Amino acid sequence: MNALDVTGVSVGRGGCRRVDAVSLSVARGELFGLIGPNGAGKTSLLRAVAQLTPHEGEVRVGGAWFAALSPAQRATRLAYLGQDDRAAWPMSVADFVALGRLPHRRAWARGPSAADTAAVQAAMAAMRLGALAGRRLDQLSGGERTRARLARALAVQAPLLLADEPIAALDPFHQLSVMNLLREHCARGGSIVVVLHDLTLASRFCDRVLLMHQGCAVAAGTPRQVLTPGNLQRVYQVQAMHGEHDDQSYVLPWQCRPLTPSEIPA
Ligand SMILES: Nc1ncnc2c1ncn2[C@@H]1O[C@H](COP(=O)(O)OP(=O)(O)OP(=O)(O)O)[C@@H](O)[C@H]1O
Repeated sequence: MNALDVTGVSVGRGGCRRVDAVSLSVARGELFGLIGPNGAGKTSLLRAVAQLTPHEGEVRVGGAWFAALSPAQRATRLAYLGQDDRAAWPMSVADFVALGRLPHRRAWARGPSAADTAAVQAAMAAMRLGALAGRRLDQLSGGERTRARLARALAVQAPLLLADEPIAALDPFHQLSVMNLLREHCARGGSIVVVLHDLTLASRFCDRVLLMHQGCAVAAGTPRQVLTPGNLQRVYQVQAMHGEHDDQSYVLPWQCRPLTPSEIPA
């Protein structure tokens, strides 16, 4: 059974469709990249999957029709890390990460269970937040806050994680460590859909990617199958270097290559 099945999902109506009949599936243990230029519809698709925006089509998480589950059930099966970074509350990082356990708390419980405490500690350690545990969230740098937000999402320990540009604000060390962490999460059986603009990291770390353009799925498959010179030029209007290092293939966007008028599809 797949971790996620999306069938014919559309967002928006008529000629203003931000997502147009997109289908995809994510296997258990898969790191699935959602890529495409600004405005392609990636966030709209993720929000539809998470039932955060009206949409058409069907979303199944772990085989269950997701819209039919209660919000409490959905919150334990899917963790969503949005782009919105306004969570700058005057609370400690440790307390903020512990919010990820709220979907698991029972009304009669007086405090966190041993499982809650272990999940929060594991998420904090994974994001190397130990030294920041007592710091106030609203006094962190943007990158530190991103790591705290990711730790909160990991603390949910949901089978499926949707992460919208989780590495956008991070320095190279933390970008690589987050991508490694996502891979480790998948190796333990978790499944992740991650929106990435960094094609080099997408090509290196993702099992498969879906390339979106103007609301539509343009290509899906392994990074090597999708990040072809033709797709990169047609969708991103860039030329890239393709190479291999340590037995891994990578794509490095190199220069702009705008479409000429004759190349623009009618
Ligand atoms: N709430 C909304 N109402 C109307 N249009 C919207 C709304 N949110 C986004 N859009 C439009 O839908 C299109 C897709 O936006 P979306 O945020 O899904 O793209 P994206 O691929 O995530 O882009 P980016 O890489 O810039 O984050 C854009 O043209 C955007 O302007």
